[in-house]
Amino acid sequence: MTAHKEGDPTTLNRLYGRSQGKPLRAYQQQLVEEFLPSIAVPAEGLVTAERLFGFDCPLHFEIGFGAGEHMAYRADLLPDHGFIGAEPFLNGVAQALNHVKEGNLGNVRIHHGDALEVLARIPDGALTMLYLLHPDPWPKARHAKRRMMNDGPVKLIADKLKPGGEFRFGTDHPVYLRHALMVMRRFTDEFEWTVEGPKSWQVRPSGWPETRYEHKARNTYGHEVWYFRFRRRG
Ligand SMILES: C[S@@+](CC[C@H](N)C(=O)[O-])C[C@H]1O[C@@H](n2cnc3c(N)ncnc32)[C@H](O)[C@@H]1O
Repeated sequence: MTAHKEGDPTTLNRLYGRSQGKPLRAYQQQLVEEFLPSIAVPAEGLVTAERLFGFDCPLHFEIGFGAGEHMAYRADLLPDHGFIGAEPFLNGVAQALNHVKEGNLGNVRIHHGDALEVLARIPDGALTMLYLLHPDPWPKARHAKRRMMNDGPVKLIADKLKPGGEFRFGTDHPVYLRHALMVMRRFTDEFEWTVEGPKSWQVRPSGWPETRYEHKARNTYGHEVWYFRFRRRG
């Protein structure tokens, strides 16, 4: 188990990992240049449902949406709720824009960049749900500070969720799993683990679709996947 060390993504204040992969196809480039500005989270100031959507509604936030399939699925399922997704990987943003456009999802706003920067601008207690699915594992102990599941980000998540709100976390990485549970043990005043037995973490909860990343983890690499739901205490 990785020992707790000082520092985490809120204090490192820089992004690690890929920001771009293959060159974008012409249509993807067009989505980024023309469609993204119309649904981008404002670069500065408070991030509220009223400001993003023009009216108050339950707010959901996804950290690192990858290609955006989960976010698009949830937004389609809950058309009266507002969704904010943040992702620094441009190719993922382009794919998410495609999902939003194809699904005609008027309830999604996207930030191309660091999720924590936007999360910090959301008023405390404003979020109904927050999703952190398969965060980059940074499995080496010396990189543990880079893991999103660390004291700073979890404190921020706790601050932003309303009482009764839900923090969903999933991983297929055993090192990350142990690390995450160790971190969450320091937040038992803030979060109650919604668990009834092994099935709670071994079986995908309803309304939690499989992303391509997760499909590959299971079917190509033969990984187990673990699911966690934490309820924000009042
Ligand atoms: C392993 S991928 C998983 C993607 C997606 N959640 C899924 O399950 O398919 C982790 C993602 O987190 C993103 N990420 C890393 N640091 C981030 C940050 N500070 N803010 C938002 N996303 C971040 C990466 O760019 C990457 O797309």
